[in-house]
Amino acid sequence: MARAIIIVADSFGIGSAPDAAKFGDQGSDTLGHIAEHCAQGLADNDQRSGPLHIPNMVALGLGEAAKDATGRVPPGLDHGGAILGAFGHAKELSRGKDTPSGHWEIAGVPVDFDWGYFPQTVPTFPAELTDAFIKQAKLPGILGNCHASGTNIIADLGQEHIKTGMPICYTSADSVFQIAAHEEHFGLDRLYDICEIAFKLVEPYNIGRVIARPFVGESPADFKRTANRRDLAIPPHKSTLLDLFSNAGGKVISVGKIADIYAHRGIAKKVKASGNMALFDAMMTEIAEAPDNSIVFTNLVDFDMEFGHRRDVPGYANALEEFDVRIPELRNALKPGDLVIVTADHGCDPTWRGNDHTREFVPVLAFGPAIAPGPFGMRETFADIGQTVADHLGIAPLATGTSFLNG
Ligand SMILES: O=P(O)(O)O[C@H]1O[C@H](CO)[C@@H](O)[C@H]1O
Ligand SMILES: [Mn+2]
Ligand SMILES: [Mn+2]
Repeated sequence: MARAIIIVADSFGIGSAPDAAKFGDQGSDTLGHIAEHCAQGLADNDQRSGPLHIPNMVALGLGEAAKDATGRVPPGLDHGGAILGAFGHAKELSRGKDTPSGHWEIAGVPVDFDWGYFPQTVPTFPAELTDAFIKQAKLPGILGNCHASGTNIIADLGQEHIKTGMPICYTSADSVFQIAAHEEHFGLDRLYDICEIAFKLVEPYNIGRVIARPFVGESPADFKRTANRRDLAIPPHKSTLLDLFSNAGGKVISVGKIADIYAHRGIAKKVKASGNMALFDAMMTEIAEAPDNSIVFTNLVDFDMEFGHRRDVPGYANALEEFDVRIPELRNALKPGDLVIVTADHGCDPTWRGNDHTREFVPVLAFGPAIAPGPFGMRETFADIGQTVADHLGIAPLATGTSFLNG
């Protein structure tokens, strides 16, 4: 009787990784800087105030894991009592600090090649790519064609997009080609169709994802992205935990954008919802129903998309507090053979320069009725998470990673 519940708090780093300087991220610390701002009264908004209050994650060992990663417990995250979880911190082997690299590595497949990236120039996309896209998608042209924050660029170009029918195409430090278009004026299905066209066209450039970013609203003040985001991702280059587990007869249930990130491979059921708390609700429903020999795999994207990239410290702190308060409910729902792992795929320090991800250690908090608490130290790769899950579920070991539950 065994099940695994993996929760990726997207972008929840706990201190800059040893190779962070290569990314210009030395000193970044998503959790530590949020906790510092909160302790100094610099992270108050209409939803929260004061020191960061995440006692349940702290009781699972989060403060200690952060101390092992950075040398100090983040302000306010000391824990007096007994630690209830097994905890550690993990380094990323993959060359990039993007979402697919982090997730694939968690599932035992580090990314040992370089993704393609578009340059920090305007235009950013090669002319042959843009020309072919405009022609094949029958467009009057494209807007953007630069590196941008997705919310800023719709505020800047949304009205011109509505007027001209030209979609807004942009990229970031990730290996992405993103297309923002209005759900009604341009049409959601049409946006999905042109994303399919773009996905084929970016393949020679080794781009990991094309992302549809639909939005609604009529003016910069009320343009809002909707939950109909869709990611088209290239499939993992090797078999992941999800492939191997499902081939061995297990059932993988995806909550949120997990299925998209693994190009829908090795996944039996997909559930979507909008917002961290709705995703948490959906996850709880799946946990209640998931059979023995299953994985419920959830990505909580708001941490990254709504707060990390937006450099919104109080928003991120509030999201952490909202998540934390639900951990007892999750613990109460567990069955005897359940293993829960809370982790992240990269950092996105909301106090850092720019608006991209940060190269950080991720927390690994493991708990469940039969999981012995205590530290398991620094892990060389996120793949130790997948290997631990494989071990827990009794399938053959993955090619990469060392289980942290059995020495
Ligand atoms: O600014 P937005 O559109 O949210 O973009 C963010 O989301 C994309 C995928 O994670 C990345 O390109 C990142 O920069
Ligand atoms: Mn991510
Ligand atoms: Mn991101």
